[in-house]
Order: sequence, then C-alpha cells, then structure tokens
Amino acid sequence: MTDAAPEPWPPTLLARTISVPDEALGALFDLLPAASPADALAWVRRGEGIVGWGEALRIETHGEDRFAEADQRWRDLAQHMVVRDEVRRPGTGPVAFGSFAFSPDSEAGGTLIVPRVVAGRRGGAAWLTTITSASELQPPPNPTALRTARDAPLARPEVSYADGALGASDWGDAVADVVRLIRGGDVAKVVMARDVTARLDSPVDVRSLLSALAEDYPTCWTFAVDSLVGATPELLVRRERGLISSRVLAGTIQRTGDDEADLARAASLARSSKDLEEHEFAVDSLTRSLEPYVASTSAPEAPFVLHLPNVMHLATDVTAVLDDTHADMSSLEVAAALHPTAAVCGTPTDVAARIIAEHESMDRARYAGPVGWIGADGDGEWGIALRSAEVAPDGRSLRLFAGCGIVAASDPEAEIAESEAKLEPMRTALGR
Ligand SMILES: C=C(O[C@@H]1C=C(C(=O)O)C=C[C@H]1O)C(=O)O
Repeated sequence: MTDAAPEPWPPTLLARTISVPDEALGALFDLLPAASPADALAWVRRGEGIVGWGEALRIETHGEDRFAEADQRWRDLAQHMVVRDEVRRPGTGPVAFGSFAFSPDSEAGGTLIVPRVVAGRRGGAAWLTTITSASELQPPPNPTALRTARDAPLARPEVSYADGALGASDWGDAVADVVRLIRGGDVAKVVMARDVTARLDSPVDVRSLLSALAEDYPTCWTFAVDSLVGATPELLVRRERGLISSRVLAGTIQRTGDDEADLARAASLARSSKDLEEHEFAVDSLTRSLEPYVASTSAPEAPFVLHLPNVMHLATDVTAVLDDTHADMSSLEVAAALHPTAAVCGTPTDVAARIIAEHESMDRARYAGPVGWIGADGDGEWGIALRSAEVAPDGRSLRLFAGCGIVAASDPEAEIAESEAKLEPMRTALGR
C-alpha cells in the first residue's frame, strides 16, 4: 500500500489546500470510499473536522519509541514539504492521521498515514487538501465532481456476536482477582478491558458506521484510522499554538433511558465517593504528567457530569500552556508524555500496566491508545481510542473493546454491566 518508489528519506511531498464552498462538501463521511475500510480516515466532532483517503505516505513504528520515532519522521517530512495553503486553519495544509498501540509490547506499534486527499470544515470554512509526490503533480479535485462520485451505501449486514479473549463471566472473575490485589494494597486502581467479536454476513460500510456514531454521540470525537473506528468521549490532548487542552474522564454510571431517573443518577454520580476518588486519580495523574512541560495548568475544583446516550461520566477539562523550553513540543510528543493515563491504565502506572498484561488475557492493540491527527506545525488532536472497534481487512468482522476503572470498592457484576454499556455505541451503530 505504501509508495513503492525507493525514494531517499524524507521524500518531497507537495501539499495544496484550497478553499471550497461549504455546501460543496456535504456530509464529510460520505466522501470516503465505500470499498476499503482500511482506507477511511476521519476525525470529526459536531460535523466539524477532517476526513481523508488514499495514502501518499505511511510511517510505521514499534516498541517503546513508537511515538518519538513517528514524531521525528513526521517533522523531517513536514520540513521538506512544499506547501500552498490558502485557508490556514487547524487541519489545513498537510496532515497525518495516526493511531498507536496501548502497550509498547504490542505488535500493533504506531502508524501515521498521510492521505492523498483531505476534506475539512471548521468555523464556517471548508477546504480540500491534496498531497502528492513531486513526480505526480495533479490539479486539486473538483469538489462538485467529488460529491457526484460518491459511492452508493453498502447493504446492511446481519451481525452476530461471540466472546473475545474472555467471556463476560470469566472477565468478571479476572476483575475479582484484581479487586483482591487492590484491597491487598499492591495498587490503587487498574483499568480492566475486554473484547467482543462481531461477525457480519457482508462487509461493513465504514461510512454508515461513522455517520451513526457521530449522530448518536455528537459530543464525542468520531474517528477512523487504519481500520480502527469509534467515537471517543475522551480527549488526551489538543495542541493549538502552544495551548494544551485535555478532557479527563473517570467515574461512570449507566443511563436508564428515563430522563428523571437519569438526573437523579447524575446527581448521585457527582456525590459518589468511589467515583470522585477514581476521578481524582485520573486528573492528578494527568496534571503530574504535564507538569515538566508547562508553565501553568488550570483545572476546575470539581468535575462536571458528561451526559452520553449510554452512560454518564465525571469529566474535567484541563488546560495548560507549554513553557518556553518546550514550546516546540508537538501534539504527538505531548500525547506520548501523557500516555497511558490513569483513566485507561491505572495508578501507579507501572504496577497497573503489569497487572493488565497478566490479567486481561489479551493484547489491547490500539484500543485505549492515542488516535488522532497532526499538522505540519505539530498542532493536532489526539483522543484516547475508546468506544471503538478494529475492523478486519475483509470488513466482515470487528473486534469491539470496553474497559472499566477498578478500585477497592468495585463490584465485578457492576463492572460487567458497565462494560456492556460501553460496548453499546459500536453495537448500536453496527445494527443501524
Ligand atoms: C476504558 C474505558 O473508559 C474509561 C474508563 C472510565 C471509568 O472507568 O469510569 C470512564 C471513561 C474512560 O476513561 C472504555 O470506555 O473502554
């Protein structure tokens, strides 16, 4: 799939962004090609963001240095690019979409994909970017032609589900083992995850999946990178001209479907000492990880309750300003410094990571790892790949993931129910 030509590194790419009328683009997801789920790239929230397709270039890394190597290669590449950008907003000019494994030991490693075409919209502006190698200079696509060339939707598949690495009840037993370790004082919090397999009788239409997720979860970031798709409520980092922001979630309660009952539940979540403590672990861990790089951090005293259709979370938005020494740190470098947060790993990090490796019985691959995009100037947005699934190359099966923060007061049965609620967004989107 990569360009075969053995060019010296870094090759010279040409990136050109043109402004287009907003209505010329239509729904962003519909611009994506139908045939190949691996080809769809997306990062969209509330109808704004970027989608991309084709592959001008791919960067693949592995192990502990997967972030640093990807960042360095992107910097080299960006420095050698010839850029004409008539829009000049976050997401215009050359961008790479990326996704990184949760664990340094995973085969999944890290990937940055530079698409051939990017379509974006933000704050009333809409644009198209083409990225090509110097030898294949092409005029930018005609937006009207793009729309009329849209692929027809694929037929809706029948979906059946099978256990992943552990069935629900075995996973509950693993959670019970971890609760014992926590009560024994080995560790304060461990995030335990499970996977479920969805089998389809015909290939999934990633565009329909993304559209359904975005419609149901407008406050989440709907993403697709290298066959990992989902809608995450949790932003690891956004970097916009030196300003860092992050949305930390931890502490969860399921919705009942009854608005009045849910309001009462939201109030009890905001008072629950178990959830407040779990949330505090997560916010503290994030601010501590940011501390070496920022001049100031600001976080509200108490969390707010984020209402989603399936669950409600305690949430805190943290902002910070990179200090002078670290002003050059890219969004991906900040993501690397923050990953893994207590929200997806635990506290203390190293002990929790070891317990996860020993008790989850699976490779998380890119679930719970950073997913997002980076621009030529290092600005970008990286979410935590939650409420997500990995689509198989033939589009006929998906691996769905969900995890829960386990603390001393956790009850395995309640955690199984919470994990089911967190699987719901993908299940509902697949069933539409
Ligand atoms: C791990 C997941 O979610 C994380 C765990 C949460 C919790 O335990 O309360 C809440 C939000 C996320 O930080 C997931 O959705 O898979």
